Amino acid sequence: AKVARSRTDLPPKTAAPPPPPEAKGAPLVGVFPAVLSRGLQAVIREQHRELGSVFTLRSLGLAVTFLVGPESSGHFFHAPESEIAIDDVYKVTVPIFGRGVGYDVDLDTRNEQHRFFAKTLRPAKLRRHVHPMVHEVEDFFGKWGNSGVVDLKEEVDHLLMLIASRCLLGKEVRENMFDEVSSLLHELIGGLHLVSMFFPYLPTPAHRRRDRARARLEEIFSEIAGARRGSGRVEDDMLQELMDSRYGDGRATTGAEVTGMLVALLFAGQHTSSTVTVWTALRLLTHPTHLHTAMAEQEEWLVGKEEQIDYDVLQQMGFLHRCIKEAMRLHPVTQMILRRARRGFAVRAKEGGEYSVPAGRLLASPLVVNNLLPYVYKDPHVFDPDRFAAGRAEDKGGAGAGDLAYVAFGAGKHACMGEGYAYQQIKVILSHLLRKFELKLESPFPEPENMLSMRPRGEVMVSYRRSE
Ligand code: HEM
Repeated sequence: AKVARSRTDLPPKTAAPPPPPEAKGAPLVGVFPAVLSRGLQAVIREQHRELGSVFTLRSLGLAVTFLVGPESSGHFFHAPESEIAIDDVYKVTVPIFGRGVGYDVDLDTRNEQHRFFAKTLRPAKLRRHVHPMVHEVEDFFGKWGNSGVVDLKEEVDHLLMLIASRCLLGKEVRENMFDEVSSLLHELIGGLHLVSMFFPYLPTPAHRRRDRARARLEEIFSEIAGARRGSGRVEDDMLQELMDSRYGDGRATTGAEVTGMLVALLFAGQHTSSTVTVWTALRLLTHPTHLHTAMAEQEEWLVGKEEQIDYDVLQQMGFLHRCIKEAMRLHPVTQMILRRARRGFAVRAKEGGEYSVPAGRLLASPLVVNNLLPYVYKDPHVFDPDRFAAGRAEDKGGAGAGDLAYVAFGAGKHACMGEGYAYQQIKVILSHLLRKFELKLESPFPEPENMLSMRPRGEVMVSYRRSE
């Protein structure tokens, strides 16, 4: 006979950990008024201080769980795609990159396309870009006068576009259609507004311009690829690499895919590199001691032997490297990295508590807080490039931090693939400026642009004089 089991007969159920603590906010709007009045960064910092390293902010019906610091970020950065999804938060790029690439394709195809990126951005390939980069930089600054005042932000944007058109897009673009392609890319990326995040296909004028620009770019790159194939001409640029890439089943990349991948690389690499170059210059120009150390390093490696500049010499510029890395710590290119939890998971906070995060929850790793944690970085607000030098190595974050103490380039599965390329082009530019010019910051030290963009706000006016 069946005996009904009383509740106490059942095996003890381990209670699920509670949800993460939540910031207090007004009904419905949540922390929105606080974000409007004090700014998102300030609100995240306050809540981190109050609630610890794992907490949830709600605003206008949206809940975001923040995971601060290396201790709470392991699952966020290292879990497989089946647990933590990236495609959801980057879907907004589909109309920009186009169909058939990136977040429009299934995971296997995307992984194959990432393999093409990895191949084209590996050190053996980067070496070949040093001379074209140096050539563009010398040519560009050669056109400056003996002295003058410039908006460094605008100058660096333009120079990086020249470098990209030579190293990525190919000499056909660099030599014959630089202006057209630059303005098409401007329209394409300029088509990304707040409204695009929610309604990417709404027929607004900006979205229409974006779609026309995307179609014209595909025409241009398909034509160039066709002409190269037709004549058997092979060039040393990323366009060629992507044209010659093959999927696992032997299929060649199409013109649409090559265009999409080039746009994706520009999208990932242009504004980011420009932002970091300008912040590094700003920090050096406001820290004379570090500026002198950086200039002395250039003297050691290059003054009077400029023709020797190559990949290995750039690698040796340790102090300049640390200055760029430190500028990125203080001025990350994005406030936060986002993901979506595909499945619920438990996370332990640095303070010790354990919390359950539900499936479907939007997750954020706030670089603006991670990069300033006082138990990882000594005097975190100070620009101190040598915090990364051997002996101190604060970016290693001590035992257990793994690769998660310094996440300016992301970490884990989706860590930046262009880190080497970015350092290379930024170093080529700054190395030239340090050797050839005396610079002075004329405008006030800027704030970041706004909640979405961490670029320096407004003009960055710098006066220059050619060095003796
Ligand atoms: C200083 C400049 C740069 C910074 C600070 C930077 C930063 C980042 C960050 C934080 C991510 C991770 C995004 C995430 O996890 O959601 C990322 C991903 C990526 N970056 Fe960069 N990036 C820079 C330059 C570049 C350049 C020059 C390229 C290529 C030419 C590039 C290509 C990529 C790609 C392809 C990914 C996606 C990796 C993936 O999803 O698996 N980046 N970058």
